[in-house]
Amino acid sequence: MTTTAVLTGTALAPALLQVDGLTVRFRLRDAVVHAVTDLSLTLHPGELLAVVGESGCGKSVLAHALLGLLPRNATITGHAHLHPPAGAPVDLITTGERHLARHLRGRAVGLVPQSPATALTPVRTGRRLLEETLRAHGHTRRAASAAADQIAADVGLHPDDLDRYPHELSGGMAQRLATALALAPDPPLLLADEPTTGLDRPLVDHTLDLLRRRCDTGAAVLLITHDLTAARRVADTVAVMYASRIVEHRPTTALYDTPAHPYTAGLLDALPDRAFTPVPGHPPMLTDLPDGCAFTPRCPRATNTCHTPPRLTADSAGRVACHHPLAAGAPA
Ligand SMILES: Nc1ncnc2c1ncn2[C@@H]1O[C@H](COP(=O)(O)OP(=O)(O)OP(=O)(O)O)[C@@H](O)[C@H]1O
Ligand code: NI
Repeated sequence: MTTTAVLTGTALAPALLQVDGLTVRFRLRDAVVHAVTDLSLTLHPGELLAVVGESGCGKSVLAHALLGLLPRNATITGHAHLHPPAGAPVDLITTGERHLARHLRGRAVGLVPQSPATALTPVRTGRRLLEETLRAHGHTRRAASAAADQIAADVGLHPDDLDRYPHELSGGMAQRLATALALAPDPPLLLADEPTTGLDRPLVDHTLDLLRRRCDTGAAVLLITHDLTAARRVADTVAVMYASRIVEHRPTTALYDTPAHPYTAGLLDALPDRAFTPVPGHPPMLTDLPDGCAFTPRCPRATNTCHTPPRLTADSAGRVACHHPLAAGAPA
């Protein structure tokens, strides 16, 4: 497969997830939040895709849209076709809540939520939560007990930690329990929203490697992270979001070595082992986006042309939405 084929999903290998034109708006009393705009991506079995971008750019809303977890003030358009290895293809956006709840959420598409402490049921111990999840997905009582200890060990929890209630866990332990709960049903697609928050570096790497191994055995992972070093460590491809849109998406090495979008180059320049210079300025309000490229006010390469919207176009090296991309092959 060519790079373009991998990124655009035009290859013959069947995609596990194909998102087309996904758009999410939130209605507020006197404004509309443009949280996700015309987002398309393809994820293949075995692929780890990292979605990166500054706080508030729409990463978590993307994950929640795929799971039917958005609040009532949200309007969603577009499609997200899931082709599970077992079972019929389904559009996660148009299918009903009943089907999502019974057959898809947790089972076909797992979620490691961004704030696990609030997502965990307070009146059950970690062991009980984990064993219930395992039994709901076909384990016998006995098998569930052994599997719970195994999964706890996989995520770096001591078996004794499982006997605590969620409020007795540190943030990092709650994070690991949430990861264990998402992994327990062995979903073919896992959405991991900042799964390494609150973990120290060895556990960060341990968790990342666990996600990587899932892909190496055929699952697909969409990893949402602020941490570009983490993305680089494990991702096959990286999608950079800015102000609700994907602005660049390419294989990891190419993105880090030769970014095409000035925003990607800016994010990389902010890394401590590079120039350590933050991107100047702030992201725009999603209630008041400009007509053209939303990065224009912060962009060193902007011209008048940038007041017209750039299209996300694919070339042999990936996808980029910029009127003045950095030359491919130029050093970052
Ligand atoms: N229920 C809601 N109503 C209105 N706006 C919302 C709602 N949920 C999210 N938003 C807005 O949608 C935008 C995208 O939010 P999202 O949580 O996806 O950001 P994010 O990229 O995950 O950020 P972070 O890295 O901080 O987690 C933000 O501007 C946020 O304020
Ligand atoms: Ni988020």
